[in-house]
Amino acid sequence: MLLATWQRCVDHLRDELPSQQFNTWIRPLQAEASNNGLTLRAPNRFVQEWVKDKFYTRISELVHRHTDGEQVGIFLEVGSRQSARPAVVASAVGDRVAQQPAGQHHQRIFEEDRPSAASAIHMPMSSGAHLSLVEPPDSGGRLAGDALNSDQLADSELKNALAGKSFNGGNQGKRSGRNMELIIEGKLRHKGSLNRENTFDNFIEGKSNQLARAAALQVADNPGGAYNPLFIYGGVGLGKTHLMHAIGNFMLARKPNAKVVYLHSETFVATMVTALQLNAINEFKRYYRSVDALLIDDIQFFAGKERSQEEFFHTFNALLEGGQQIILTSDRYHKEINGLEERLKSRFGWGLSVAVEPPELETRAAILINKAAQSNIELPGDAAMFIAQRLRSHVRELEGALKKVIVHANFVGRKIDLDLVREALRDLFALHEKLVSIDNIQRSVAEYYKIKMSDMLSKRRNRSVARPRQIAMCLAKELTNHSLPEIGDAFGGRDHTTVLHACKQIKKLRGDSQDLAEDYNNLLRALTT
Ligand SMILES: Nc1ncnc2c1ncn2[C@@H]1O[C@H](COP(=O)(O)OP(=O)(O)OP(=O)(O)O)[C@@H](O)[C@H]1O
Repeated sequence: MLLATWQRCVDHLRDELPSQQFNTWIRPLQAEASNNGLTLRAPNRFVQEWVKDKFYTRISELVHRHTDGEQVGIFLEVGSRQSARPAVVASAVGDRVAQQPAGQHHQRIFEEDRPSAASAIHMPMSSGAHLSLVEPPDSGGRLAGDALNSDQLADSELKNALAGKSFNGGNQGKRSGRNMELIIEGKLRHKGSLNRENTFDNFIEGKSNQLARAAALQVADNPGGAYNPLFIYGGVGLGKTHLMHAIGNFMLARKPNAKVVYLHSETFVATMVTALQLNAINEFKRYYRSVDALLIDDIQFFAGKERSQEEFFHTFNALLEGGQQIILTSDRYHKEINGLEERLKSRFGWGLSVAVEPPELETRAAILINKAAQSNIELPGDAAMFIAQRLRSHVRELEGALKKVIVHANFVGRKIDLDLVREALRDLFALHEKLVSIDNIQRSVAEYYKIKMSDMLSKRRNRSVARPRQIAMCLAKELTNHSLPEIGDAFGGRDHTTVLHACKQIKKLRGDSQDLAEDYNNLLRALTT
């Protein structure tokens, strides 16, 4: 019953909050109902405190509303459901919180999940119950690092490695860059070091990345502390790798001798395969376990690579136990990485998980101006806006466009202004017109009507979101080659008849309402010019 109530609160919060905030703070909360009330478990103290400060009042209001005013205690703890033990007993107002030593669970630490709570504070709440804040004890646990044999390696992993295929793929090339170093220790060559150009100073902050940046700064300031691992996730080209390097650079600026190792997950796999071939797996283990911070990019590439996951699992445990910082990026939330072992998924959530979202218009323009300034080029505001309005999906695309503009300006020997930008990017924008995507349409419509992108996919039916959603469906039908079922799918798995109905409805309304017709035409123009 209480769990159903919590689910309703979650639905409310999903609608109310920007998706990034929802994903970072509300989504990781695990609910548990008991006679005492509702216990919400946060993955770490950072999330717990943030939820307490920013969302607690709203959560209690919603719980209150959905239980028809019944007095329900809401407890906010650190931990996860699997590991939850009755470590905290909270009763009536003003009671102290009883604690149970966590030591008895240590044996399970690396088999199951985090140990249970060891220290707690609590505070009275308006509803008459009280809020408990529980901190996990220092982790302890056993380290199991069995060596692997090359014949244990999954066939495809080995074949790919030997063929040098996926390991030298696009992503890795992109990251190798001019700052890559080759460290040779014993038989192994360890590729990968920090890109010194990616710092906090040149990372432009906006609503879309504010939380991720704040979390990254916290970790940089206190590596190996409470937020270990730091898991940064989000779509392509949104600055995850940049933030990861920024943390490493910050650590090195403070402590130049720190051993900060950055690598793409595929490089980890490739090096491990080489180590197995050269009979140097112990050297491999020693190297990765000796770091102060291990930064692994695009961890989703571990999916389906069982032996690599096994090895990483042991490295992960060893680092965490040694208080060394782990930073991971992924294109999706850890629980959503298919083909990743459950024990890794759960560990990735032990620290802090933060999302980066596509930057909003002003941030996109600011990034362009800043990137131009880094090359000592002045990009006028209207020219930056012009590009930012048309390229909405990710920052790498903006960088590409800026490079084209700079090359064109050098070629024709003119100063960069709006006309020059138009000229330089004519082909790119023409291509975009042809390639207008459903995602782009959804974003534009959401931006236009000032609703959340998540509303495009949500089940909410209020007119304020349902109408823009119908307009977006109709535009998708008009501007793309996608079929009705594909469009329905892209709008939160709706049926093709819903799309058809939306198109008919909007067609009729465009005839009936001048305002709506104007909105529709504005959007059409913005998406196609
Ligand atoms: N907020 C920002 N401020 C300045 N530069 C940014 C910002 N976000 C991204 N960039 C730049 O955009 C480019 C792509 O970013 P990055 O490589 O970090 O993306 P990513 O999220 O790791 O993508 P992928 O998933 O493809 O690995 C980099 O050059 C980075 O410096």
